[in-house]
Amino acid sequence: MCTVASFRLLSSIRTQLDSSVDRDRLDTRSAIAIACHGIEMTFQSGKQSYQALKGIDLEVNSGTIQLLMGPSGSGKTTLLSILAGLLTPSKGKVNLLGQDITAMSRSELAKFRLHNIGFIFQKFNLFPALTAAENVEIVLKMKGMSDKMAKKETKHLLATVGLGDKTDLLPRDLSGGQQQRVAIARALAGNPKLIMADEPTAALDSYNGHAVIELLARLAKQEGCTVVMVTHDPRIVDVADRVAYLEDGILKI
Ligand SMILES: Nc1ncnc2c1ncn2[C@@H]1O[C@H](COP(=O)(O)OP(=O)(O)OP(=O)(O)O)[C@@H](O)[C@H]1O
Repeated sequence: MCTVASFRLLSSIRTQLDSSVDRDRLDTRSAIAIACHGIEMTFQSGKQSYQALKGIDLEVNSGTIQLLMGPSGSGKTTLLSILAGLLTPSKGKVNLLGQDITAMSRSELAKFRLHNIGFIFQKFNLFPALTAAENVEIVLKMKGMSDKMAKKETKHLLATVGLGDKTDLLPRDLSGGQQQRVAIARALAGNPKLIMADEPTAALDSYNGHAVIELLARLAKQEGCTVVMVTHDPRIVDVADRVAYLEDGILKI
């Protein structure tokens, strides 16, 4: 939560980052799942350039839920995309699970993302022509699971998110909350260590939004996942371990 304690924690992390010797020791001792340092992002559009991130340092401990909050345009999605390896920063380094993803080739990064990161998006991003089960199975098969195992694991995952009786339905026959539950099952498929979620409740009504977040938080904790979530929803603060506030591309706390 964004408290005096979290401010102190961030200050102490910043102090530690100032010393490269301390940083090396910190990485091995304190189970930091995500670390970024000196992140800058400048978008170029013709002759115009816009600096969306202006030097972000952030560390997320393993097994915790980190929120990214702040006003529209403050750089939340840009930062999440960089932490997820979907966007290359103009400057700075991102370390996920002890690996420097900014030094990886495109194909190494794609493989790393597939095996280590589950994604949840505002608009669910399910394949419309595939059933709930097929939407989950396809990810497991991409990760190398056999057809038989993928079917079994999918059944388990959909039951876990409360959709055991909806496995054969297409996304259009599910409510928004149910579609987001399929997306959660898909994100958890294959036990990724990291979950990146971009405004996962924005398209849901208040009741379903809260239910989805509680489910995501509970499952993520159970599975020992580290979650980074962009949100405007102040109620989600209740399930978070830490909140980072961005303003004009700068981390305020
Ligand atoms: N591909 C791009 N090209 C140019 N500018 C971009 C690009 N992506 C983002 N920006 C700009 O960078 C800034 C930060 O955008 P970003 O989407 O990260 O903000 P945000 O905090 O997630 O906003 P919101 O809450 O409205 O989704 C904005 O001013 C945006 O217009």
